[in-house]
Amino acid sequence: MFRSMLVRSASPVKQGLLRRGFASESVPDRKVVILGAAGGIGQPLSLLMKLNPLVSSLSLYDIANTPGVAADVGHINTRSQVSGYMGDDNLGKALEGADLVIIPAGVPRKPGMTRDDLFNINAGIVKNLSIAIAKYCPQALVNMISNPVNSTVPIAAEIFKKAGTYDEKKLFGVTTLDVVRAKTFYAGKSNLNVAEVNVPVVGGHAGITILPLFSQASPQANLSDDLIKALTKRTQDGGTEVVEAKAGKGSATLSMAYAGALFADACLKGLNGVPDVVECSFVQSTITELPFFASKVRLGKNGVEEVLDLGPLSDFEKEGLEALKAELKSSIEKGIKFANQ
Ligand SMILES: NC(=O)c1ccc[n+]([C@@H]2O[C@H](COP(=O)([O-])OP(=O)(O)OC[C@H]3O[C@@H](n4cnc5c(N)ncnc54)[C@H](O)[C@@H]3O)[C@@H](O)[C@H]2O)c1
Ligand SMILES: O=C(O)C[C@H](O)C(=O)O
Repeated sequence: MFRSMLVRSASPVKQGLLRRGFASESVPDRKVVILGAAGGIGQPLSLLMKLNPLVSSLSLYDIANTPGVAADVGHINTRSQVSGYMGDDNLGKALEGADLVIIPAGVPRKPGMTRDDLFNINAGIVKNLSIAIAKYCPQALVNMISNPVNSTVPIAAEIFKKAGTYDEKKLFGVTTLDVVRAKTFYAGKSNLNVAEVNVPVVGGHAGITILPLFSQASPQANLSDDLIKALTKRTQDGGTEVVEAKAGKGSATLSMAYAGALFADACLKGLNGVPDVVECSFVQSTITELPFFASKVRLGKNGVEEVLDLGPLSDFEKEGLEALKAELKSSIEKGIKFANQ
């Protein structure tokens, strides 16, 4: 009752915050930085983060075209102040004081390419951006979107280790799009309300390393083994489906921006002390023999609060888990080797 009176009398931004469980005076300032903000993902992600009332400062950085994106997004009448930065000389200013850095910088796939085919270009981009993060905002949480995520996350970890700033609780590979797809495809075949569906997706973020756990989906629908296999394959190939449909004009941008904004929001809620924020993410992990692995993660004031274990798997999922390990291990090792050259 007190909350609903507060909600009615507050400004629209504060109303949103109050509905989300924050007393107005307790909403902390949070600076979010997007590196690659003028790109296909970067632009809609900038828009969605501008709409997020947990953000007080939104810093948009790219090597080109950032002033226009920042001016455009900056006219939206929501809480955050927007600043745009362009070029290497301004990267430090963009990053200083960041609570959360989201990285969608780098080239996307074209039809016929694997995510690993992006390694040669994106590894160097991620390495340089990680060096700057270690220098200018070593305390920030980092959400890595740039592909191949299975390698770019280990690259960032090694760069942070070399700089002496690595905190495994603060580095995340964004695998939320796999979860978004698994939920959509599962709900579509189950006649369930998609808004109520949850499906954990574990492993990594490329082909067979993406392992949706439909046996743990909630609510449970009674789908045949063949349908579960088909849904698994569609989730694993979801990125390729979009790359082919875009026919040379890039990969998923809009659904990725949505997924990136969801994950960033979860990280901000965790930082702000909201309890029980759990999302799947590719993080440093001991739940398998692999040093990085995507699974459910509890988010808190310091980033990762707990890496949750896999839970019971079906026989089909157990096979998928064993099958993905070799590829994921080699992608992780490739990233580590690159960062230490
Ligand atoms: N994790 C996921 O689920 C997921 C989903 C979709 C796409 N991706 C990946 O995200 C990346 C970006 O995709 P996109 O469609 O936005 O590509 P894009 O080419 O449209 O945009 C990339 C942006 O990065 C910028 N950029 C390049 N080098 C930079 C640097 N050194 N510093 C800052 N910015 C730099 C470019 O100027 C461009 O604006 C790709 O690697 C893609 O594979 C990941
Ligand atoms: O598929 C891609 O190359 C982009 C991204 O990783 C995706 O899953 O959509």
